[in-house]
Amino acid sequence: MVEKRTPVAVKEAIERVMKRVKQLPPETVSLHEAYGRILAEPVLATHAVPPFDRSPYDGFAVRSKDTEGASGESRISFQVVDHIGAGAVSSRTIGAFEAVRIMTGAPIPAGADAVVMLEQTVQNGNTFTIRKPFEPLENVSLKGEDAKKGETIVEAGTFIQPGVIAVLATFGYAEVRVARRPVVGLLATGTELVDVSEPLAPGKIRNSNGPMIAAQLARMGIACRLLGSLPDDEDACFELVQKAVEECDAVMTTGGVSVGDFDFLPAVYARLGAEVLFNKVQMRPGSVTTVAHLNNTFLFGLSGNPSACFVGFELFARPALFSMMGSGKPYLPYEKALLAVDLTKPNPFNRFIRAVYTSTPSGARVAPAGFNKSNSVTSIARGNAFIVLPGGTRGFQKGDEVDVLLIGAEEGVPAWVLN
Ligand SMILES: Nc1nc2c(c(=O)[nH]1)N[C@H]1C(S)=C(S)[C@@H](COP(=O)(O)OP(=O)(O)OC[C@H]3O[C@@H](n4cnc5c(N)ncnc54)[C@H](O)[C@@H]3O)O[C@H]1N2
Ligand code: MOO
Ligand SMILES: [Mg+2]
Repeated sequence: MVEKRTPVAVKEAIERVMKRVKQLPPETVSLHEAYGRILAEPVLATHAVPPFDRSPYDGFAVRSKDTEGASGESRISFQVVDHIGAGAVSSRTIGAFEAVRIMTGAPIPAGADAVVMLEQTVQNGNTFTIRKPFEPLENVSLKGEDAKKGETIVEAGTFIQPGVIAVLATFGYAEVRVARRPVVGLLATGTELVDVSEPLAPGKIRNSNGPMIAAQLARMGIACRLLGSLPDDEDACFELVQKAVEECDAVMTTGGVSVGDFDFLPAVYARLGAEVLFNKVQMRPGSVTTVAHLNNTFLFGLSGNPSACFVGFELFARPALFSMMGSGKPYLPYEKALLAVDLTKPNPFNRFIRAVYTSTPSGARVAPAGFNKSNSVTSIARGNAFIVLPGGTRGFQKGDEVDVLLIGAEEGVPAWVLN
């Protein structure tokens, strides 16, 4: 008798996974190692930015009141009393019709409250003239206009992108508290598998899922422990997975999760005493994706079929791992786009079609990325998104608006909705 499995809704399956997530404790890394990590603490402004009133231009610092009435017919002349570049501070206090020659980024000298750009002057030796009046604070970059001291600049749980690195550096965070990265073990199962450097033989294929998952993890900033590849042998799989569960926060396997004679992962989960969160999901591809949980370790049983494996990772493993790292935005970014082709097939389950999403001046378009069966490897290579067609629908036409999940972006909103 073939085991009967109860397919759960995609949303329900994701919720079952996310409910088990425990955030990993934070650790400290140096700023130059912080790119790609997730902030465990908010970035607070330790001082105002800019830290002092400064010149946004190369020019002359003046008193605005001295410029009143200036015009082309009645130019006003100033005497240059000092000269500073960024990094220097003038010791002068500007008096009537005096000016300090000042470069971009230098602090506004005492007494001055406006900056005349070099281009707005006619220079003559140590003097220059202007032909227009300046308002108080005209061309002055004010202390604190970018950030006030004590302000929260970036929330905890944010992916550290280059801009976050810039604010960390600005505020003197030589070290940063970030979430620990999960330790992830990766095992490919299948008697048919040979390694990338090995020749093919009858009945054999190269293990593409292993390197693919390693790259999906790398894209999240997670290095994995390569547990290698095993033939479809229950005892060998059991022993390796049992050991990996003790050492890892998540163990990812590919293959052997369906109902076939050599699909041993279900038996492995049973022998481990792991809690199986689900073993069938209302989606295509990836319906056989199985997630189990044992002693705070996730067991992601991804399908052997490459597209199913890829989708299972992006939908279930990715948000769980990001959430373990404290990410506030663990899901794939959601968009809407117009279909560029007809998709007439019925969709008994939610369908996640590997797709090419393009943003055009007249709106976003999306089209399947090629051969779209669950065993396709080429459509994963050509795609940058999933078209999501809800279960129980059929007959989508060119021009219809459809849901799209973007793949490969750093952060997604938590609000994308599936039935
Ligand atoms: N009677 C049924 N048969 C199948 C069902 C079902 O419900 N009833 N489900 C089908 C679906 S849907 C999928 S998806 C696959 C899932 O298979 P498994 O996850 O058990 O994976 P395997 O049987 O080990 O392999 C499937 C397929 O993928 C190839 N494969 C495996 N590992 C890799 C790898 N590392 N790199 C590249 N390709 C890999 C393998 O050679 C097989 O062709 O089951 C259906 N069957
Ligand atoms: O799990 Mo399979 O990929 O539904 O086709
Ligand atoms: Mg199988």
